[in-house]
Amino acid sequence: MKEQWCLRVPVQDGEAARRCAIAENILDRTLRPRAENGFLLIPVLSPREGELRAEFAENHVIEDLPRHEQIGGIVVLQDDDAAGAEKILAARPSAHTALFATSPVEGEFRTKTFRVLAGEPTTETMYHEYGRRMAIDLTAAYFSARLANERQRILSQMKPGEKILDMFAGVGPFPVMLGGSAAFVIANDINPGAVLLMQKNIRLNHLTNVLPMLGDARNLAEILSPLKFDRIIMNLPMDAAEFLPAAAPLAKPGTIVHLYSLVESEGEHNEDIFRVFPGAKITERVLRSYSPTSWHAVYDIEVAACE
Ligand SMILES: C[S@@+](CC[C@H](N)C(=O)[O-])C[C@H]1O[C@@H](n2cnc3c(N)ncnc32)[C@H](O)[C@@H]1O
Repeated sequence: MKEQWCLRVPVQDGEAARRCAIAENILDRTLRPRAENGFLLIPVLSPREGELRAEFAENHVIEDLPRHEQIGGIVVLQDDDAAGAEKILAARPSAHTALFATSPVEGEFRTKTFRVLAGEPTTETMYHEYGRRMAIDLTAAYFSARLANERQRILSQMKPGEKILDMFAGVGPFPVMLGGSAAFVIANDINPGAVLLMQKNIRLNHLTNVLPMLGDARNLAEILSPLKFDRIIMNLPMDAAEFLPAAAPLAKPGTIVHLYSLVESEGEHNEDIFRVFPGAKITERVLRSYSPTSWHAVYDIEVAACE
């Protein structure tokens, strides 16, 4: 048996989903899709939230590879396995480099350090997501492909002409995906390396309404007031709730705040939210499990009218 991330779609939608996975460069060609209770499980390379892990029996394994995640042309192995890295690169024509993370996500910039296990000695790559492309440097700035579906969810909720603020924008995945449908996006990050890549990604995608900013999110209200936003994205999962007071002056009745956080119990941040946004409507969704006792959640907070 081999475990892999997969898309789970009704059998009749299987071929369309498989084609999408090919277009997105995320189809895992070392495993054959398999059917289960009227659904097709299509193995994919990089986990996105909402995707599940499933077991594939020996007869579905075309080639057995060590566990890894692919971001553009880079594969990141779970284990320090140079031989396995060579094997993965041989099996994945789209990958040029295999890395092993030598640190956890750390520091204010939320970056990791890596060692090259095989292939080109680089941590830079080009990543494609739903028709957009982004330059990534895994040592210079945080990036994860896992929120790709979440970005699509937000895009599908947007109304024409929204003003959007991303307080912790990194290399700009939310601004790049949402920019085309917004009036404008202000995209802030404290890491100069992330902002440089974000500027490049804005240009790569011909966006003229995304404004990158370098700074501490704590100071945004001072700089941006009296501007008010229709949507505020807060993706700093370890500490985002701490920044709710910094977001408050930039919100108005009806603003939607998307607060991403690692939590250990349902409703963990409700008190923090109500303190800053009294009467807000909160919808909490689980994105994925993070450890046996914690998970990655998003709180959609609709700011209430003042009484
Ligand atoms: C988890 S990453 C998310 C990046 C991006 N939103 C994404 O989805 O890839 C959090 C980002 O917040 C930035 N950050 C951390 N503290 C900050 C602060 N006080 N003000 C602004 N940005 C900050 C880090 O540099 C990092 O790029």
